[in-house]
Amino acid sequence: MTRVLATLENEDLGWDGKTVLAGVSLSVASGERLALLGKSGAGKSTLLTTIYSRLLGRIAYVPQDTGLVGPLSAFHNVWMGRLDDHRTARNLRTLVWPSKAERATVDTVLDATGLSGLGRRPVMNLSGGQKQRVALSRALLRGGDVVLADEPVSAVDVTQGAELLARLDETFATSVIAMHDVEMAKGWATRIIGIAGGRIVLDCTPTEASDADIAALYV
Ligand SMILES: Nc1ncnc2c1ncn2[C@@H]1O[C@H](COP(=O)(O)OP(=O)(O)OP(=O)(O)O)[C@@H](O)[C@H]1O
Repeated sequence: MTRVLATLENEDLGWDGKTVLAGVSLSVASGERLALLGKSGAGKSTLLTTIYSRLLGRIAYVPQDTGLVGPLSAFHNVWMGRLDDHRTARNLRTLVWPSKAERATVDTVLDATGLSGLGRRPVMNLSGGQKQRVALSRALLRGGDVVLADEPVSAVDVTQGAELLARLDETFATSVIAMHDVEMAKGWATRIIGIAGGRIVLDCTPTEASDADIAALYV
């Protein structure tokens, strides 16, 4: 059964008292895959973080800057996805001396994102696309009801990006993802949310969005 997970009703969203998006009305329901589209600075991250703040349950969040700790290994960065599942003593032990079972668990999600064998590499020594894969692996390890991600595949090619989104779909029933690749968004999403001029101007299925509708987002 479909459930409403978050609702905004005619709300103004912004930062430091300044409105970025005015009159936002939007509901996110379970089972939906929302792609947030709009030109740079339109307010995709603003909307994404607001939805994040309204959701209950177990949520995985992939920020635009990946939120990784450079000097730590891919293993440790991925393990962070489950830090709040364990007591401090266990996390400290894992930081210094990961068990074979813990390594194997993390290897499963690193394999799923194409990072097999890179678990011990400090993430600051990885490429931009590999860092995004680590951040996605961390979300996959976390799991949960919903994944929110801010341009999580912007540094990989289109084919790899589609594969990574498919990995997310296998784990998460509901997704909200800010994207810059329109074709990828149309191929993946069940619903397109278009932002322009400080408002949501498009809220429809990918097939309902005309080329003109999409082009108007990037004027
Ligand atoms: N954490 C923040 N604190 C203050 N202002 C912010 C913050 N995040 C975004 N803004 C401001 O909100 C406006 C919209 O930015 P936002 O990051 O939501 O757009 P975006 O569509 O995600 O852009 P991009 O595609 O470049 O990431 C911008 O003017 C930006 O400076």
